[in-house]
Amino acid sequence: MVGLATPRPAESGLVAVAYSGGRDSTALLHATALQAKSLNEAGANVQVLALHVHHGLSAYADDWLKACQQQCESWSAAGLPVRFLSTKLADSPTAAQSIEAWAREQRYAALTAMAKQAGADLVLLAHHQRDQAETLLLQALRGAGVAGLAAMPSQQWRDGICWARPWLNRPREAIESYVLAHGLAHLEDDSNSDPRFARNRLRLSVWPALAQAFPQAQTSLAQAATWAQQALALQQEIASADLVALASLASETGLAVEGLLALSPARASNALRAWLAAQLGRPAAASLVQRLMLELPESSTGTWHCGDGELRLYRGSLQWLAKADTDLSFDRILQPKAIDLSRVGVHPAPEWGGAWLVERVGSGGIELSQLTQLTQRARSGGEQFQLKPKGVLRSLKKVYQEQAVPAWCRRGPLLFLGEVLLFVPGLGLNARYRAADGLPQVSLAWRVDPG
Ligand SMILES: Nc1ncnc2c1ncn2[C@@H]1O[C@H](COP(=O)(O)OP(=O)(O)OP(=O)(O)O)[C@@H](O)[C@H]1O
Repeated sequence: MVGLATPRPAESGLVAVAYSGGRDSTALLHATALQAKSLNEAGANVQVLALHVHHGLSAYADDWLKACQQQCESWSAAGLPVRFLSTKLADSPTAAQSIEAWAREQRYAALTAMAKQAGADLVLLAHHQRDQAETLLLQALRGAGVAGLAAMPSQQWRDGICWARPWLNRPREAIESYVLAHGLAHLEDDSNSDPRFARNRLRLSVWPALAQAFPQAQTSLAQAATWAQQALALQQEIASADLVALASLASETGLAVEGLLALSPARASNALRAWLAAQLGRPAAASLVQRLMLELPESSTGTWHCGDGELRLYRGSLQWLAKADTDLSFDRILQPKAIDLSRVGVHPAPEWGGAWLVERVGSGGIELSQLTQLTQRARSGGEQFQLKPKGVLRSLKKVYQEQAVPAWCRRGPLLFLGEVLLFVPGLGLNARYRAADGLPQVSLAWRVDPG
């Protein structure tokens, strides 16, 4: 069958095809190589890379790799511009991991590495319309939202590679006809009949009945995924616009909760989901979004466990802190320790997860001679501190509140000169100890070790 168009080759002249050896990717590899050959005959220089991943999950995986390699060699000998590359995965899934999810993730990483090493930035995948329809159904059966129902995009840039599914709108039957017309041999994956996998259960038990009752099911369900893709794009555009407005009201990385809750509920949870995804680097659990939408209107402060860290609400701003930050909690008790900071440079304090920084400055600093006999210790309550030169000694707690220093930013040890509180991370130097302008002086700072 003719007309199974593949995308134009990338700038590099290299087109990679993810080639499992199954029917669909065999057909796609063949069609791509045929098209490359005809382009080359017209003066182009296109090479097709067949990228095969050996998952190590099947007893037949070695045989499949060999068969795929031989197929490519025989096409190459027949004049098709195809080169075979493969990767054998070294790991295997743990008992807690879904085999399907593990294989997808590892396959993606291996395909990315092979494409990059070869210099290709276009990788073709052989998904077709029926795969798209199945994906939409599987997502719906999991109770997915719009992002899940959008199923697979026909093209997507990820990790510097364009992943394209040129046959996403082609019915599976068209590919079957292509395979027959060209007499292509392909592999049958024994795991395709394993009912432990949801997709196999759908394919084997549900699809035949569905297609009989609704002959248009493949086309209609794939079309529904296209509408969901449009809805998703719209949601993302609205969230981006809302987050710009909400960030400008809050601190650099925080989310302004009052502004968020002033939006309609649907728009607020849409913005919250987008903000959480940006903080976590992946979608947040729906249960967390629901809980926050219920609890934020009732809270002025609060902490919610989330991913590898915590969400904290303080002074109307929601912040996400990675675990590395929350571990250094402000209230940890450490023994007081004598410390000499009368030398310019970095003075590590590993027990506190950070270091003191002493640097020469022209004004606003302290004389070095004041820093020889200091004590570094935890907050114990009742400390007094003077922030402003013309101010008075005030309770440290009050100063923290006035300056809106969130609890988790009150980290690091306090520095004492005798019984006087000399320096507070997050606030700075006791104003009474500022050196007069013109005198040699240094600044003090507390830096938390990154990560
Ligand atoms: N082991 C693999 N090595 C390289 N690419 C793969 C591999 N497994 C899957 N792919 C790519 O991902 C697409 C979708 O995977 P899926 O598991 O649905 O396909 P398949 O049943 O293994 O084979 P096919 O789609 O070729 O019939 C494949 O069409 C192929 O492009």
